[in-house]
Amino acid sequence: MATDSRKIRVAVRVRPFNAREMEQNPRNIIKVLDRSTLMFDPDEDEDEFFFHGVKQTHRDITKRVKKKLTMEYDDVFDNTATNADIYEVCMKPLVQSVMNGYNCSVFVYGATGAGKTHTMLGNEHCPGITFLTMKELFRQIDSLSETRKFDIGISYLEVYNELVMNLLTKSGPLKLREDANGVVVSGLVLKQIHNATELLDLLALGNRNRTQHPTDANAESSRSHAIFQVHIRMVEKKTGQKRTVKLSMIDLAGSERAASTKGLGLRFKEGANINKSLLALGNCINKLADGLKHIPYRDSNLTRILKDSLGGNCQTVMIANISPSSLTYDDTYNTLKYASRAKKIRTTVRQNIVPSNVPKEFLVKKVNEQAEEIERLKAQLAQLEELRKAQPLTNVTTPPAVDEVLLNTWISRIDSCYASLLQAVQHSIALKSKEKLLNMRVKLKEQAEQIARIVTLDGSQTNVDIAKIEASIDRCGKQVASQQGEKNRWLERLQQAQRNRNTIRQEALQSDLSSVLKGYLSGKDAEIAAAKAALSKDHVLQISFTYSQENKLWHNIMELSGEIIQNNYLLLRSMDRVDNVVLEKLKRLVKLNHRQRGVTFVDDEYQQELRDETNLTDNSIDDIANLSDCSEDAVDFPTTAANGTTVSLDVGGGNKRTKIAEESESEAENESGRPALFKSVDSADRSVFKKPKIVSRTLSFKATTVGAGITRATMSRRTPTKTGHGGSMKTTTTSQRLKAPRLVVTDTMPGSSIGSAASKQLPGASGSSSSHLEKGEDTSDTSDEHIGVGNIANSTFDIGSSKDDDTDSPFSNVLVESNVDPQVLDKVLRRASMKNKMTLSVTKENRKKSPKRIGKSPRSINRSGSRANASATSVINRYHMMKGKAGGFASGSSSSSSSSSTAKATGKATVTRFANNNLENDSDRNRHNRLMGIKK
Ligand SMILES: Nc1ncnc2c1ncn2[C@@H]1O[C@H](COP(=O)(O)OP(=O)(O)OP(=O)(O)O)[C@@H](O)[C@H]1O
Repeated sequence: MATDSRKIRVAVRVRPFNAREMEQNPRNIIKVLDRSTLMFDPDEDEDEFFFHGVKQTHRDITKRVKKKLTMEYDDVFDNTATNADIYEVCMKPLVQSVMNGYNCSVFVYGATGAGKTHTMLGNEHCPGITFLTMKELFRQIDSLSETRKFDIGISYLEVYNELVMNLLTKSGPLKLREDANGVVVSGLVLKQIHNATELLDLLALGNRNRTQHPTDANAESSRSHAIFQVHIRMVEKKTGQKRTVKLSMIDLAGSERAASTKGLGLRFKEGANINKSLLALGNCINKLADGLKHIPYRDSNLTRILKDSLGGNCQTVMIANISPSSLTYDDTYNTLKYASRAKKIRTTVRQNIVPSNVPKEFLVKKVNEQAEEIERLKAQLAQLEELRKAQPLTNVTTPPAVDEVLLNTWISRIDSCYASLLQAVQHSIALKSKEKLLNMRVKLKEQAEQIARIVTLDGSQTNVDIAKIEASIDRCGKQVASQQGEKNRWLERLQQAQRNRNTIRQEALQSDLSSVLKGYLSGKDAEIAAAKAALSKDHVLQISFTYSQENKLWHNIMELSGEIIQNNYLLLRSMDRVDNVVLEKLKRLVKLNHRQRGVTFVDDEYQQELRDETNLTDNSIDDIANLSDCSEDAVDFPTTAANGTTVSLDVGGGNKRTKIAEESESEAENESGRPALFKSVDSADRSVFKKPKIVSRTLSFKATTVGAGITRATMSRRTPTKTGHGGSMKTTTTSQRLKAPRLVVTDTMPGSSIGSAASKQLPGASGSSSSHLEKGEDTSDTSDEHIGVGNIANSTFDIGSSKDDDTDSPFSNVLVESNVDPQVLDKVLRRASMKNKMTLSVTKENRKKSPKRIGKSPRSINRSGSRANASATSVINRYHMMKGKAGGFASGSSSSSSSSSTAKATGKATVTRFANNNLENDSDRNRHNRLMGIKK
């Protein structure tokens, strides 16, 4: 229970002069200096004193010397103060204390007519502090009614001639007794009230019952001490805690001297009793102020009733009312002296909490709960404190207020700009995609046209079919041309939209809202990028679908062709009409079908070559997936499309590449032990379609002299270059790229007949090969590689067919036909005798060395197969046999060379030469002539 030691609060109120006083022109003996200080009996304004017309500097000796007492109180109110002012300063805090459970008391003290009753009760126009206090009391009770239950009872007593009377019932006298709670008025029944109106009605009733008699000093002089008390019992609804408090408002009778009232008889007796009670009050106040233990409360009923208010458990306010008139000089002086004494009185206040009937266990539980709550709150407070320390105040920056109107304006501008950009991007990419797909179809149709020229039964339908294809190509071309204008228009709009976007971006980032707008712009850029990614994905899917359809068509063609070829081959074989030429072609076809590959150098030069070849024009088939020229701005395309295909569309023009990575296939090829033709392209500038490396080599023959005047035919291999041999080579490269984007088929089979056959199937290669031969280019070309063993070793040969006669194996034929250096060939054949499949590969380092050097140290793999050994042994024997007839060999070679030279002139070299070389004996020649319908 909280206790507090407080002094009585003492306020002095100075009333205005009344009419009666004004009539007597009294002197003002009170001068209010400030809100807490006044001067009693101040100096008057000195009138100049003249004697015989001369101003006297000496004072008027007839006048009394002024006391000029400066007195200090808690509050001093001058004659202009209203009851409301008194209430605000003195009573309002007291009401709050009552609601907190403290007993409170206010009493007004002063001489008769000093304004005590005016202060307490007031009038209609100026309600007194009792009314104002009760009003505030009920206001607070109403506000707390949800949490507390209030019971209010009032009593209104008067002490008249030392008799205690009940003003509300006009009954008495009542006796006083003391118990543990203090002084109790026996038989006093509290009037219960429920609102302020009831209270004020009862107050008015009591006032009417109060003893009043006119005196010389006051026409309505109160001749008794009135004690108005409000008893309040408060019960906390939640906890059941009870408090009982008492607010006492005491209007004392006038403390005037009997002389001033000029009372006689009954009035004199009243005055004597009043003085007696007030004298007792004065004594109590003096002793309380001196801190004495014994206080003579029992000297009067007034002091008994005021015991609590003066020295007990109560917050007390004393309002001393005084008149400023010099007519009441002594009464005012006494009042001020009493007030000064009362100022020293200390009271001890405590909350009047009534012990409740709540079980002890409940209270213990409540205490424990509150203790836990306190611990929890302490922990939270500690955490918050740590956080505050960890985060310096400098980092706690309050975000600046954003001008919403300005922000909305910016956002609408940006939205509009990006909407235009998005529209332009969508149209541009769509048109570009359409153009690319049309170009792709044109290329495929051109390829189909070329195939149609080759594959025909008797040529009768060729022209009709080709005409249809050409018409279709023309239609595609017209579509491309027709949309060109629209595409350019949208590209211009796209560029304009990009410029607008860049402008607004710069302005936004320089504005006051740059920090907010930066994020918004990034979001808009992401939207554009997402739209582009979606369009690119659609484009790639269409390409993929078209290729898929084309692939199916080729599959059907090959399936049907294979069936026809096999049937025809079996038919010819049954008729014993399969000659070597046909057999070679069939074997070549089978090998091609088996995806057999030649040697490919995987080095920087190769990569450069790859890049050169893929440096294509905008409409090439390889550039078909590249839409980057629709995204020249800074918005990048995503690197991964939704279908898992990696798409890299770089920014900035038509020479950027699209990459479709097919890692799994490349890895599978590498694992098979074959050369890694396509290493994974990891750099941006290699982001191209993976394309076959086609090493198209042409063969040429010339007669050379090998020591001792022996002339023999030598074969040189030439790797065509794109730039050195006219437009035909470019055509070849582009066309071959179309054929098998994933397959690497190296035309490395030595032998012009095979090259010729291949050239018929590969129009581009045919062009380059035939033109080379027909032009009869000199094999001394510096770019050529001489065919020695090293060059032959650059190929992989598969000696496979079990049906082949040993002497007819292509391997042996090639070696014999090549007429290589006998010593070198001897070594090679020795090694070959142990091999079924011999693969001679050339590393990057060896490639730079001379062919002879390479030939001396071939690397071999796959050594097994007795049948192949027999085949190789047969070849060696045949070689030695031929070597033994050197003259004939040389003659044959010369003949070949001669024939070749003749063929160059006539353009029929290829077939003739191979016919001569392969038909070494009469039986072969006869069989060949029979099959070919040649008659001797
Ligand atoms: N501050 C004031 N302003 C205006 N009039 C006042 C003021 N104080 C007192 N009066 C007037 O002075 C007269 C006497 O006042 P009041 O009755 O309050 O004196 P009192 O101290 O109660 O006297 P008593 O002890 O005889 O009852 C009343 O007519 C009252 O209206």
